[in-house]
Formats: sequence, structure tokens, C-alpha cells
Amino acid sequence: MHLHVADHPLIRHKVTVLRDKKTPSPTFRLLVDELVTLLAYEATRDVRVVECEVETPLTTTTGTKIADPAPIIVPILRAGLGMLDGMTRLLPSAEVGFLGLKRDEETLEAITYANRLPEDLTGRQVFLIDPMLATGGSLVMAIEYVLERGATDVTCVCLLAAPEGIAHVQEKVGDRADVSVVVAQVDEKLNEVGYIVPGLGDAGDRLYGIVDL
Ligand SMILES: O=P(O)(O)OC[C@H]1O[C@H](OP(=O)(O)OP(=O)(O)O)[C@H](O)[C@@H]1O
Ligand SMILES: O=c1cc[nH]c(=O)[nH]1
Ligand SMILES: [Mg+2]
Repeated sequence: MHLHVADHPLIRHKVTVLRDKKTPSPTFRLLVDELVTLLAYEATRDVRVVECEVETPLTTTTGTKIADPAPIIVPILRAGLGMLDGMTRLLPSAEVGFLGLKRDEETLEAITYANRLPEDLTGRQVFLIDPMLATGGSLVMAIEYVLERGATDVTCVCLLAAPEGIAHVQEKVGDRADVSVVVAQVDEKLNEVGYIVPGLGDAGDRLYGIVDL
């Protein structure tokens, strides 16, 4: 697994505002959208492309276009939905699949409650998007799910990660070169109830404001 921590002053600035407990949902949603656009720049560095011909007003030259089959973006519901628009803005030809995972807050185990993804992902490039990588249970479940269905090249885009979660993904995925995690910042630790510290709280609740679903 390859880890890329984005290090850019604009990203650090926007994450700082996200962390602020006084930041209201509308601003929070806007910032998540802006951040994913910045992270997607890095996350799509290895997006599959092919050469193509393009006619300019002056001549014909060789260009680049996204290869077929198009990549699939998979937001992990709910919080991952907040990152979807930003991602599809940069990759408009991508398809979108959905995976609904809910962490049981007692056991910290992820539970699947929704799945709208092709059964066969053979050879597909997948972008998993979820703002929070805490214990890593949810992301590992999602990565294993798409790999089992044949995906090759899985890029996970997260805003905040705990070192424990990164270690868990690393342990499960091993040294596979085709799985990578792009994250805005790696935080200090998980607390005793599995929240990222300093973190930003519950990303789903801060985006959508419904507590205790
Ligand atoms: O690394 P983990 O310990 O598995 O925790 C991270 C998961 O928790 C959050 O989702 P949550 O389960 O709160 O669902 P939600 O998006 O509906 O709020 C977050 O968006 C991740 O999916
Ligand atoms: O800190 C955390 C941990 C899990 N899920 C969140 O939304 N936040
Ligand atoms: Mg949540």
C-alpha cells in the first residue's frame, strides 16, 4: 500500500477550518468539496490514459484522454457523499457506485447496509472516497470488497487519518502496489471510543446534521 500525505498550505488552512467545532454545516460541506478537488489532483496522478489525436486550429497533434473503461468512484455513505461532487468534477467521465457502511459505535466494526456496485470490477480503476480513516475497519472492508470483484488499482481519498487506521490498512493490504491512500492530514491518535484526535468529530453528522441514525 502506498500512502501519500498531501502537504500544501491551502489544504492545511481548509482542514483547520473543518476542525473548528463552530464551523456550520453549509461551510463544512463547501470546504470538504474544495478539499477533495485539491486531493483529487494528487489522487488521479496515475489515472489510466491513452494517447489520442487532436486537431488544433493549426495542426494535428497527439494528446491524452482518459482510457476505457472509465474509472469508478465509490463514495462510502454517508460521509463520503460529501466528496462526490468534487471528485466527479475532475473526472466527469467516471462511473459512480455506492457503498453504505456504518460503523457500530460499540464494537467499532463496519456493517454494510447498501451496495450498488457492479458485481464484476475486473480491471477497473476504483477511487474510494471517505473523509475519515479511523480504525480503518470501514476502508479495509471497502478495499477488500472491490478487490474481490476484480478491481485493480484502488485509490482511497480521505481527509483525516489516524495512524492506527493507516497501520490497519497496511497490515491487511500488505505491499500491494496497486492500492494507495491519499490523505490531507494524519492526526495524532484514536481516542478510547475510536474517534480521531484532534480530528473534526463525526464527519457524517457535521455534513448532514442527523445524529444517531
Ligand atoms: O475507520 P473506521 O473506524 O471504520 O471509521 C471511519 C468510518 O466512520 C465514518 O462513517 P460512519 O460509520 O460514522 O457513517 P456515516 O458516514 O453514516 O456517519 C467515516 O465516514 C468512515 O466511514
Ligand atoms: O473521528 C471519527 C471517527 C470515525 N468517524 C468519524 O466521522 N469521525
Ligand atoms: Mg458518522
